[in-house]
Amino acid sequence: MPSEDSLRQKLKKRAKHVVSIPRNSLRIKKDEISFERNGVFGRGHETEGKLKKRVNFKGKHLSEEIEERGQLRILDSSGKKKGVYAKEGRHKNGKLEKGVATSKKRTLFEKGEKKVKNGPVEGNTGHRTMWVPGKLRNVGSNVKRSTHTMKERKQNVVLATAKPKVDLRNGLVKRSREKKSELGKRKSNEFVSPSSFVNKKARDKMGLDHDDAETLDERPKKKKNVIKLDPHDISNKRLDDGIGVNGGEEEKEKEESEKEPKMSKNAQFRAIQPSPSILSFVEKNLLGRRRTIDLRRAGYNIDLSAPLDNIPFSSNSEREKIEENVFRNKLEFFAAAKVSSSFPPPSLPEIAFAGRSNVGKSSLLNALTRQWGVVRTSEKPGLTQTINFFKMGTKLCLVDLPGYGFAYAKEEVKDSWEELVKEYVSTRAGLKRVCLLIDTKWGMKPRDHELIELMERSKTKYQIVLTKTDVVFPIDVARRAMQIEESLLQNKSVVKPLMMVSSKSGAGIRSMRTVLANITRFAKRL
Ligand SMILES: Nc1nc2c(ncn2[C@@H]2O[C@H](COP(=O)(O)OP(=O)(O)OP(=O)(O)O)[C@@H](O)[C@H]2O)c(=O)[nH]1
Ligand SMILES: [Mg+2]
Repeated sequence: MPSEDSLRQKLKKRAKHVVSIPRNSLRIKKDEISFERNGVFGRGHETEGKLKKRVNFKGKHLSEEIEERGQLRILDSSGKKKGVYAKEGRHKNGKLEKGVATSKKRTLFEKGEKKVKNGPVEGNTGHRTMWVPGKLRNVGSNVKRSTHTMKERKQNVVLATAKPKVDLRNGLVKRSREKKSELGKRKSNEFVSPSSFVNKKARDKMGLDHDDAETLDERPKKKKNVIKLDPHDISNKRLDDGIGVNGGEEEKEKEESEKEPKMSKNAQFRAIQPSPSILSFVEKNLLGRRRTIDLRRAGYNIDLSAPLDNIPFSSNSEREKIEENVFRNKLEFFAAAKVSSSFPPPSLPEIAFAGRSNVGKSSLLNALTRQWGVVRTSEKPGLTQTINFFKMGTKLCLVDLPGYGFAYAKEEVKDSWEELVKEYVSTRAGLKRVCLLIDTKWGMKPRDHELIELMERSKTKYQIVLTKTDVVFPIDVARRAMQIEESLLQNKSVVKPLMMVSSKSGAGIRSMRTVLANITRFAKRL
């Protein structure tokens, strides 16, 4: 059987050349480490590397292709290859070590440390890693990442001209030192960078850390030049500022007068405060608008047609006194004059009643004498067109003057009346008193002032009488009296006190009678 033996030997020799290890893949151990074509090296999740192992038909390593993080490295079967794998714990002497697993983090740390020793960092570490002196920090949160990004932006802005040094071991430390020194230089050189416009709020919004904020706040704040002026010091004022000795006060008065709006006449009248004496007189004589019942309770006879004996509050002695002295005499009309030449000769003391048309002159004569029908009255202004003379016995002459101002008459006629009145009050001998009647509601008018001026010049005694007091409120009667008295304070021919009457209600009539009787009593007979 030599032929059989020789054949078996030949077959054995050939079998030695048959591949004992699969050519395309080698599985070392299930679940531990596997080599696959384009497969994952190690435990799939622990590494990203890809290994291709090439062996010859005898099972020896020809080369290893390791694809790590997108880089392909070809490692031969030399000692270098062994060293690398030994450090990674995957190969010892070119063989894979059973049960040894490595983590990606550790791998990266070791790689990073090695690369720091040898030079600048290579590869794409991305934003997930940043270098801190002496160690590697894994920065995972987006907030810190953005902070780091803003820091870098800030540095780029501030140190726009500075070239960062490449020493990564203390790289960032040097950068921050350089930044501070650059800021100091900027203070001295007054270098203005765009960062000077970043305020604190903006910095907070951007998320700058405290150190950076402090660094920026270290810049000196500009002092505002505030000049404090003494308001009482006028040394720095110019002359044409209008400041004199009393300049300030005058200006103040002007400003105050300009500020205060001009009050209307009505408002000015409402602002008048009557004196207590006037107010008490108004109340005592029931002047002003009153209820009829109040007047009757007070004893007033509102029917002006009543006889003189019916004067309220008059005792028999008083009535006799009045009748004896003046008003008990019969009232008689004895003369009318349109011109001065028609005036009757002055034989008796005269009391004249002057005033605007329709003010109530004729009505007042009737109220005083209670002799109705002797003096004519009318609602129509301008009824009395001549100077009418009335006798009260042999003691007194009452004169009814034509009114001035508005009247239903021609202008020439009215002018002639006015001139006649002016001539009478200024030249009439025996004229003891002019009763100037003023409507309480309307007050004094320019024609009234004209007549007053005339009487002042001629030194004719006149007394103001407010009429129709029953149409206004008592307070307004008092205000009008106060207003007129104040306006005539400087006048010398005016006789006080001012009288207030109502021919309709009889208020104030008795007081006026007393005044007129006294005039008659003390008047010298001509
Ligand atoms: N409410 C009221 N009306 C009066 C008062 N006195 C007069 N009157 C009225 O006023 C109007 C005019 O009265 P007169 O006495 O004619 O007036 P006058 O001043 O003589 O007028 P002339 O003769 O035109 O100048 C009349 O209608 C009177 O009734 C009064 O005290 N109260
Ligand atoms: Mg009249």
